[in-house]
Amino acid sequence: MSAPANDTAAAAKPENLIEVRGLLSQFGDQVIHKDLDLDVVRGEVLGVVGGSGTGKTVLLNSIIGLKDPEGGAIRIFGHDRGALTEAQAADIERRTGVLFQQGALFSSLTVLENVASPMVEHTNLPHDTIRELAEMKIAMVGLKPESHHQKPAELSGGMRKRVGLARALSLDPELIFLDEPTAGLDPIGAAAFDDLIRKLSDDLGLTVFMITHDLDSLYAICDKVAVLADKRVIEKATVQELETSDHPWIKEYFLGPRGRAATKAA
Ligand SMILES: Nc1ncnc2c1ncn2[C@@H]1O[C@H](COP(=O)(O)OP(=O)(O)OP(=O)(O)O)[C@@H](O)[C@H]1O
Repeated sequence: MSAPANDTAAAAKPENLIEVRGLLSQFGDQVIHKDLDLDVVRGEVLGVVGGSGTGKTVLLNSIIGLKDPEGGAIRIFGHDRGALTEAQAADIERRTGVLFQQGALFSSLTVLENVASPMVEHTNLPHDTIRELAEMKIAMVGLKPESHHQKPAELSGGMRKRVGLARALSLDPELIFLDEPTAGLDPIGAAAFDDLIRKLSDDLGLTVFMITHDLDSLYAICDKVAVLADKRVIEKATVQELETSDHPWIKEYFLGPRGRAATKAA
């Protein structure tokens, strides 16, 4: 049987882990996205920026399948999100990790249990192996073994983010989604977290979709930046290219006082 036309097209472009086409997102009468297109290429660290309420989190939720679009198409790992078999959905879930804005850790579980939880849910690995793998992930994000038996409430905000990242990496994903990972961190903690994400991407070939308001992160670690405005992605380009954009929001964002400070620091 020959492959459907869409699958043939996806096979010709294996570098795109995510393809969003003509996305329409609504809550009642409120239109959040209209005619939104976006490609995310394997191996890139993509920053996603836009004013508050422009729909960055809604876009993330749509791509990971937490929100059904009102129109358009989303392909992830070459599969049409709207027509996934159960096996394909499970495969996609295994190949992606998500760090939600608030960390979304289980407060009653220890650090080790939180990081192990996706492996417990998605694999049949023996208990000891899961523990060892979870310990490795915890070390990978720079946390000490003393943290293993602590509960989230006992950790600092930066440590909680690291635990969330370790959990997002639990199943060795190819693609991770980060929703404002450096929000609430002090500048030194934020820079350390940026370095960690960049290193993970370089060392593991991770593709990163990162919503951020943090200009320093854009300059420090993003290969490309997608800008949400006017209900769609108006640009996807390097920060240097965006600095020369004529769009009023982009100009204000990159060439306003905070943008200039980040440019100088880069
Ligand atoms: N479950 C929901 N029900 C109704 N409206 C929603 C829902 N989720 C999001 N919205 C609306 O969608 C719009 C986009 O929200 P979203 O959280 O994606 O914005 P954002 O760009 O991530 O903002 P911020 O930068 O402030 O986090 C907002 O107007 C929000 O009120």
